[in-house]
Amino acid sequence: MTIQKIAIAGSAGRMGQALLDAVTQAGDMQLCAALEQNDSPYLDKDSGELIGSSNGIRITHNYVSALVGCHQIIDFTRPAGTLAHLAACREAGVKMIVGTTGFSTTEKEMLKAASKDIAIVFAPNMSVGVNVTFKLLEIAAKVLNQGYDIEIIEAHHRHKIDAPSGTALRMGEVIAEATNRDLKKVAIYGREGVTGERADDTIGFSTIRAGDIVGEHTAMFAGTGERIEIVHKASSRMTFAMGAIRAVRFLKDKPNGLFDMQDVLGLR
Ligand SMILES: NC(=O)C1=CN([C@@H]2O[C@H](COP(=O)(O)OP(=O)(O)OC[C@H]3O[C@@H](n4cnc5c(N)ncnc54)[C@H](OP(=O)(O)O)[C@@H]3O)[C@@H](O)[C@H]2O)C=CC1
Ligand SMILES: O=C(O)C1=N[C@H](C(=O)O)C[C@H](O)C1
Repeated sequence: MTIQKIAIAGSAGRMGQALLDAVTQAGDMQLCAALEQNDSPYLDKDSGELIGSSNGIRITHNYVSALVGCHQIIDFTRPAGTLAHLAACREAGVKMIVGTTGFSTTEKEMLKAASKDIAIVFAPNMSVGVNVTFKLLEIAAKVLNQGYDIEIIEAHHRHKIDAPSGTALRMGEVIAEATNRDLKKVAIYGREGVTGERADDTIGFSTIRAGDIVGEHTAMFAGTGERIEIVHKASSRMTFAMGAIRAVRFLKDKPNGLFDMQDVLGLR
């Protein structure tokens, strides 16, 4: 068994701490580096202290040197951070698990371009449940293509900075593809004032930001006389972290290429 040496970016963040826990518990992985920004109050602290017991890996902002000797990085940070790490990983041949959301189309293209040289799993939601939900949506959307109004509602904690969530947007993409619609043309991101009646093919998005909600997503198909709702509720960030651990195992033998959690879970 080759032990996978793992770097964690944004290691002091909400997901970073769940990932520290998950990597520490994985028998086939070893923490190799814990990264933070250069103004982080956590720099030089033992990363293990964030999860209750020291591990000897000090938090650093020098990702270029820290990545030497790592096989993979798990990155749940911000687009600017992930793209900086991407360039270094491409140079050093380090594989990437990217959970960060909020990328522009151009930025996503940069991930795709780098995947010619390194293997990358990029997914807006790494929980098994959400990825099964994507499959359910595909089936529902194909059957409920006409006569049903489609709305996506998501709720997250008050600290989340991007909206709609990456998961909600992916839900929209899955539904649009299954119903032969172009999401760019049919998406409605919130409504206000005299909006007029709902246009048939639109897909509406609603966003809630409140308290400590981990992540909740509902896709609603509302017809005449009935309504179907497909709902996923995350109650712990460990569900995302455990998905990232599965992604590490999936990437172990991949030399390059861009994958998502549908690939990792064999749902493609
Ligand atoms: N794919 C999935 O399954 C999931 C994805 N996410 C996504 O993961 C990302 C992180 O979420 P969360 O952990 O809640 O956020 P946090 O703000 O708690 O953590 C982000 C971490 O990244 C650091 N960071 C921010 N900017 C940079 C940068 N430019 N370079 C390096 N590090 C940086 C932060 O440092 P500092 O605090 O100093 O700014 C912090 O430590 C979000 O995009 C979120 O949507 C979240 C959960 C699941
Ligand atoms: O920021 C979060 O917390 C989450 N972000 C992801 C998203 O934008 O979809 C996934 C999850 O819902 C938690």
